[in-house]
Amino acid sequence: MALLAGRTVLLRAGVRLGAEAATRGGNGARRFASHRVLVEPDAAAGIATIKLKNPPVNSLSLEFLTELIICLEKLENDKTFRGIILTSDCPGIFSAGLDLREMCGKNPAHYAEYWRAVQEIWLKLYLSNMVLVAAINGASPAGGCLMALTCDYRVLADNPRYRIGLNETLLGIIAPFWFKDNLVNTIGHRAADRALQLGLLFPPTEALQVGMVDQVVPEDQIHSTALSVMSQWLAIPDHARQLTKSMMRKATADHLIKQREADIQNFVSFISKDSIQKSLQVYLEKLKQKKH
Ligand SMILES: CCCCC/C=C\CCC/C=C/CC(=O)SCCNC(=O)CCNC(=O)[C@H](O)C(C)(C)COP(=O)(O)OP(=O)(O)OC[C@H]1O[C@@H](n2cnc3c(N)ncnc32)[C@H](O)[C@@H]1OP(=O)(O)O
Repeated sequence: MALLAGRTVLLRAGVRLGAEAATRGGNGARRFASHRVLVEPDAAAGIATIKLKNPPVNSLSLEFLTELIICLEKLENDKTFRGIILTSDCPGIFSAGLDLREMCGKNPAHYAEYWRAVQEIWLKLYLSNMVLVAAINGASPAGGCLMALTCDYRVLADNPRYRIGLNETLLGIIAPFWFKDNLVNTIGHRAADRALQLGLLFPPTEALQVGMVDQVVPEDQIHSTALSVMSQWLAIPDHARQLTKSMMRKATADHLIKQREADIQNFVSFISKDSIQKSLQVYLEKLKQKKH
């Protein structure tokens, strides 16, 4: 069972906690991995590296999100860890964002369940007491970008194919207000206005310029850079940093928390529209045909 959205829910079939591997790492720390979320603990440093592993593109399916939420809850409650490095195990892709198949051809109850999980992962990451560093080692559109935006610091590997941004309008959908709030808090109102309306996906140099990421480094230096950034952040006393983080983020998170149910209803009615379903299906079809 896992605590999701303030209620205890049974994990869906296929997301069994029993399917986890729990072993001890070399430094004695408990290493745990679910099917799709690999955790590499460094207990001595107080850092856990989370590697997203939902091939081929780390799309955020309901099962994947549920595993990630459970993993974050465990780390948050384990005093061994003060920092998380969030990265990908899928070559060339950080995350393709929300899984379009969860938003196409399903029923309203499914859409509601899915959206609650999307809200939950955002709240967990955005309000985490730990230091979160995103080591973005691949393309990071839409929900992938959002996950990175929740982090305290973003390092992007220098590869022109690794574009990052909230491209929802290109799919004929709209970034919800809390995606927008997170982006505005990161790059400012004017840049967010332009980026959101045009659905811009920024290559590394532009992402750095606009402030979407904090650093661009050669691909082989991404993990070492994330580690060195982490040690800088961990040098700050936890209580002072955590209270400051909360002061900076609480209003944005509360905006969603207060309207959570209404936001779910909005999503369900929006995504259920025939015209939106059609746009998403066309987009998915284009993705599939790209290869042929
Ligand atoms: C007014 C009230 C409003 C209320 C709220 C309303 C609206 C809702 C807002 C919802 C928000 C959504 C945010 C999102 O995250 S939507 C998802 C957006 N994601 C994308 O646009 C990325 C699409 N993917 C790509 O661009 C590329 O796949 C790539 C990530 C750059 C990787 O490229 P490549 O390595 O070439 O891989 P392929 O393109 O060949 O893909 C392989 C495989 O994976 C499938 N796939 C890709 N992305 C997704 C996805 N997001 N979901 C599901 N499946 C995906 C792709 O179709 C291929 O499948 P096949 O192997 O079966 O062909």
